[in-house]
This record gives sequence, structure tokens and C-alpha cells, in this order.
Amino acid sequence: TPNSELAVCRVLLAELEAHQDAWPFLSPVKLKSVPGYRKVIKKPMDFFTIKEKLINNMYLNQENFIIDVNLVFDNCQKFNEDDSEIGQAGHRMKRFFDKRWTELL
Ligand SMILES: Cc1ncccc1N[C@H]1CCCS(=O)(=O)C1
Repeated sequence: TPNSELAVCRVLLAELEAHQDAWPFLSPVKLKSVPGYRKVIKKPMDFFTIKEKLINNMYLNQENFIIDVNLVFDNCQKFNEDDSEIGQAGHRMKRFFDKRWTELL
């Protein structure tokens, strides 16, 4: 049911936020302090915004939630070098998410 589907999303988001490598993704990228971000990244997304959307019932099902989580990681890979601090954190967070999602499915 959509309700229990969203319960899994809340659990997973809490785990993402608690992860030691979550720091680059906890809040929206500050467009004024990151040159080029606004132009390069068409659909910014972050864990705080996802939490707000969950609380405001803006996800009809798990799929819409997963699309936004993957947007966080896709944006990170597009803007950051793989061997940068933030790039590496993004890869680790994506690996963690994919593993946990499969376990909780
Ligand atoms: C995820 C990401 N992608 C590209 C550049 C930066 C970031 N992260 C932010 C971390 C919090 C403060 S910030 O807004 O300066 C930068």
C-alpha cells in the first residue's frame, strides 16, 4: 500500500541523513556560493528537501521518492570530479542507498 511504501522511504531517508558522508547533501547547494551550479544543474535536490516533500505528502509512491534520491547522486556526479571530496562522498552514499534499498525492498 502507498502508506507502507512511504514508511520505508522515511526509514531510508533517516539512514541517509545519519550517514557520515551525508554532509554535502543535507541541505540545498548554496547557489550563490557555488559558481556554475545554477547553470549546470537543472534540477537541484538534497536530503532536507526530500524530507520536506515526504512530510508534505508530495510523494505518491516509492518511485517518486527514489527519483529524487537518485537526482541528488546524479547531480553530484555531474558537477563534482570522481576523485574530489564531495564526488567520493556521493559515490559512497549512492552505494549505501542502493544496498539498503535492496535489503528493505
Ligand atoms: C553537493 C554539492 N555539489 C556541488 C557543490 C557543492 C555541494 N555541496 C554543498 C555542501 C554544503 C555547503 S555548499 O552549499 O557550499 C556545497
